[in-house]
Amino acid sequence: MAPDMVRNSNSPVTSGLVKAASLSSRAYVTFLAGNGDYVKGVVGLAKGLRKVKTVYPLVVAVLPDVPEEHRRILLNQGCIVSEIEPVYPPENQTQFAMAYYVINYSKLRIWEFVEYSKMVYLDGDIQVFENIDHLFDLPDGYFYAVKDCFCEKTWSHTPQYQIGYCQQCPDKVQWQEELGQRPPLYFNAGMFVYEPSLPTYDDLLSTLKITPPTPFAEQDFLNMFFRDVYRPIPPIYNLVLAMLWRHPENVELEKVKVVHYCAAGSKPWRYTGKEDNMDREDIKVLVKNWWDIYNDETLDYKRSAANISATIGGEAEAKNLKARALRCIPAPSAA
Ligand SMILES: O=c1ccn([C@@H]2O[C@H](COP(=O)(O)OP(=O)(O)O)[C@@H](O)[C@H]2O)c(=O)[nH]1
Ligand SMILES: OC[C@H]1O[C@H](O[C@@H]2[C@@H](O)[C@H](O)[C@@H](O)[C@H](O)[C@@H]2O)[C@H](O)[C@@H](O)[C@H]1O
Ligand SMILES: [Mn+2]
Repeated sequence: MAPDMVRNSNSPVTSGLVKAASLSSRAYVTFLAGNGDYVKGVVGLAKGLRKVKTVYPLVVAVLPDVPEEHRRILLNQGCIVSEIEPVYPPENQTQFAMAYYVINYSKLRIWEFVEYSKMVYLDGDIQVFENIDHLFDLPDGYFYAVKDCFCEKTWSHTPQYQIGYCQQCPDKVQWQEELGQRPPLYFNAGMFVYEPSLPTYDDLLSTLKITPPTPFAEQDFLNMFFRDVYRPIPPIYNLVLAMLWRHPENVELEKVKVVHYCAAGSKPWRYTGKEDNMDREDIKVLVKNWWDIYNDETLDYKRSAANISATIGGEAEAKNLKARALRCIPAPSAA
């Protein structure tokens, strides 16, 4: 390593690489399970992030059941593919809102990604239509996410649904004290800003072992676990589609940066338009916007000739970047 690179830490090259190192300690992360069609969601997300010119990589936490072919597709889209082990909730008789939610507890493994100081988690059924890199600059020590809505029938098991109360319009139907405590602010776990941490990871896993599962699986669990440090961020960062027909007064579609295709029948890669609300014009436009990115070949990952052999996905690049940058951090003085 050229000594002058170490001493002269103000040189444009050094400061650029040191900045790059700090960039490389941030990343978007998503979660992929199974050998089904959610891989299309993740490819769409990778291309969407590229379209908005994010400076951060996309890490894909994959369960062991994600086939090699799908991993290759993601590597060829410039993703960093990181295998995780499943996380299961304690033995239970719970009826999850969706049977497959049981695999969503595996999302908790992303707290183990401590090579990153800050991450933005995005579900695979999310698309980013405007750059949201500024979210990484939110103050540390909190859990940032968008408030969910209690009005879909997936919430019919809850008292708030039964009386028509929703945190999106808390004054419309008053909470009835006889039902117990008003529900605390509750976030949708399809998108959140967090800091990986091994102590937090260990605490999450040990707390999960003694926490009876509930209908919204890891979303309920994360809401309980981070209740005291949860900070709501505006719905432009995670448009839960049901908001369009449940709380249109809270939505300015032209300002939305992130769309979460979580309403029943809204997954673009499975869209038929037949389910409730799926024949809405705004839904049709949002689904088309997703497909326009997915089908846009100019957004495919292009490896430069220089690293075509050296790099599989972004992993080696990220490691090289960090190694180069670390070599530029001034060595502690001999004195
Ligand atoms: O078969 C599946 C089901 C879910 N997921 C992942 O788990 C996330 C949460 O599930 P989903 O988005 O379907 O839940 P929703 O937001 O619709 O309630 C998905 O976005 C994917 O990232 C997956 O990879 N394969
Ligand atoms: O495993 C539980 C899931 O719970 C959440 O989805 C729900 C929630 O948003 C409800 O409020 C909606 O009514 C419903 O449609 C939607 O599927 C998260 O989006 C997802 O990532 C995941 O955590
Ligand atoms: Mn989702």
